[in-house]
Amino acid sequence: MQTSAELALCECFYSIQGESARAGLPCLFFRLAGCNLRCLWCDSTYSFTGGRPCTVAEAAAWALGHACPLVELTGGEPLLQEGAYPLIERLLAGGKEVLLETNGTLSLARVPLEVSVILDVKCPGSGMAAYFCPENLELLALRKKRGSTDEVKFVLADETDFFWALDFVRRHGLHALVPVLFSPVRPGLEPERLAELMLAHQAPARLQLQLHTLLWPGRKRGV
Ligand SMILES: Nc1nc2[nH]cc(C(=O)O)c2c(=O)[nH]1
Ligand code: SF4
Ligand SMILES: [Mg+2]
Repeated sequence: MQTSAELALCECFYSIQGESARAGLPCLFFRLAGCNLRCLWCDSTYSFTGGRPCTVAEAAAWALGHACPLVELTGGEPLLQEGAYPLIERLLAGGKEVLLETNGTLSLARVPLEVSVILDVKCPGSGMAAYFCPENLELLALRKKRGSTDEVKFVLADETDFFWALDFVRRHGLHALVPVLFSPVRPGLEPERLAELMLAHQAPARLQLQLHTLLWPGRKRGV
């Protein structure tokens, strides 16, 4: 059985941060194995199963032994593993800036304020919109009040998703709270089309193209 001192690690790598407001910065990545969703357009299905066993101490040592100040936990869904919490604590204690990419279905209640959360809100085109944890909207506001630097990301598979996301952002006033990212599924929604829609409807969001897929189009892992 997995204890809090262990992780199931799909991969760890050093790359250019491809998403979020930190896009373009060198970043260390931990991709934790396992996910509770099955998004129709998922680009990391290889993370669903397996993962090599790794202690929190070993994982932290890899990152802390590296000069890069920025570290991201992603998946899969990293918050499914209890070991994510002690790993975060060690990274913060070691002076790293920590990003957490999470799929929005699990509560952020235990995530330290010092972590920058990139919270996904799943749109209908993912097939997973029903699993959003609504408590996270209140927690996002609370975290912001206490000084956090979180972001919210919508991955858009088509124009229906765009209008759904725009309505969600406006209804919950998300744009007044955190940076809002709109990222097109590729292939699916053409970036030019998304840009036109954002301009036409004055979307209070940033267009987000995955930098790593532009830099290394053929590579599925390790970037
Ligand atoms: N370079 C790079 N940047 C990323 N930002 C978020 C990623 C993710 O898979 O969650 C990711 C990734 O897989 N690679
Ligand atoms: S939450 Fe992320 S890893 Fe999980 S199925 Fe969706 S896109 Fe894939
Ligand atoms: Mg991801």
